[in-house]
Amino acid sequence: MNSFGRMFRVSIYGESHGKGVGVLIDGCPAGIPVDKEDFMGDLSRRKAGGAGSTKRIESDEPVIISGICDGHTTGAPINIHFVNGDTRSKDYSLFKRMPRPGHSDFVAMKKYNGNNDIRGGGHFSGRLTLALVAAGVIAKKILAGSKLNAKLVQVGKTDVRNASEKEIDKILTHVQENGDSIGGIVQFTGVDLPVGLGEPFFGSVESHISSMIFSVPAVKGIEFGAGFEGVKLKGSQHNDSIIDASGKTLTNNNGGINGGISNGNPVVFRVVIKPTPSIYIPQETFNFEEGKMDTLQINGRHDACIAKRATVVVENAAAIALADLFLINKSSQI
Ligand SMILES: Cc1cc2nc3c(=O)[nH]c(=O)nc-3n(C[C@H](O)[C@H](O)[C@H](O)COP(=O)(O)O)c2cc1C
Ligand SMILES: C=C(O[C@@H]1CC(C(=O)O)=C[C@@H](OP(=O)(O)O)[C@H]1O)C(=O)O
Repeated sequence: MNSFGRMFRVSIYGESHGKGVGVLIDGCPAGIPVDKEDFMGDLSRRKAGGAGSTKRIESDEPVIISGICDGHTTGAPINIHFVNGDTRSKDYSLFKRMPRPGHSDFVAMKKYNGNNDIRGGGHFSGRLTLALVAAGVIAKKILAGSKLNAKLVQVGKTDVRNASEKEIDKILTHVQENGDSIGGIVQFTGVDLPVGLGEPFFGSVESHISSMIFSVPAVKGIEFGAGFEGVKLKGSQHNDSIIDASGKTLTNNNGGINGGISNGNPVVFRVVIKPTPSIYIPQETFNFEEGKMDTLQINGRHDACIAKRATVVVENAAAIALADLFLINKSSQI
């Protein structure tokens, strides 16, 4: 399914090598100040071009088709479109008979009986995260009183929390020069979010955010607060003592969420992004034309580390989920 949300409803469309990609947002309140410039900062954080990035360079220029007029949202559906320019589909012709290990080629071929768009990653491409970033810019405006931020905290085995951009780039360049790829961990922190976002059980903050975050291609895991490390603590250590009437806690092992509801402390989660599947080192895969294993040599233009460009994707995807919960929460009390 290509739609997410109950109140702030986001649908994404397009293909990596089709005419373009984009987003349709329904349910956005009217009167939110937005203009084209507001998108540029976050879109440039996702943009290709730096160390470890794909060499495919797109303008990533947002075209506002509807729902924003005279510098504010109008209450009508918002459509933001991005035109694809720098496509090179011939790099992909091989993957129909020799699917790439770790990518969507095999499952898409089976699921859609070979009718899927195989130019680039088609509709499975990370390019569609451009649409999520754009929708996240508007979601953040709905959450104007809160500050949301995601940062890269680990690249492969290296903790990069205190590393400079230059040090991170050195790791990525080394991997890229070897024709290989590397994964990473992105940490999200949302501060000054109101108490009360989220619903018990299926609409919990954790389930809503996770559902959205797992929609980002290459995400393989998520943990909130102390997460998996929490298993090493006793209840007496894991419990977060409430220290004032606002609900502030001494520690934040629960990542700002109890009973599926935000408790007013920072919402914190970490996301694991796998190493990019398309690598330049020859790999063994099944050749469907010849009915035997064969050696696949991938050409084309790929990210050596998705996690770097996906940091703002995680931030804005979380914003979409939280903005939806924010609007839903407006109806929890009269
Ligand atoms: C921002 C972004 C950029 C990506 N760039 C590439 C890429 O250059 N090459 C590639 O093979 N996969 C890339 N991916 C990941 C694939 O789209 C993803 O691995 C594939 O769709 C399979 O999905 P899965 O990894 O979730 O199983 C990228 C993902 C994101 C979020
Ligand atoms: C184009 C973008 O990233 C692409 C994501 C992607 C993939 O398989 O996910 C593969 C590469 O593209 P192509 O399909 O042209 O080989 C990346 O360049 C983008 O992020 O804007």
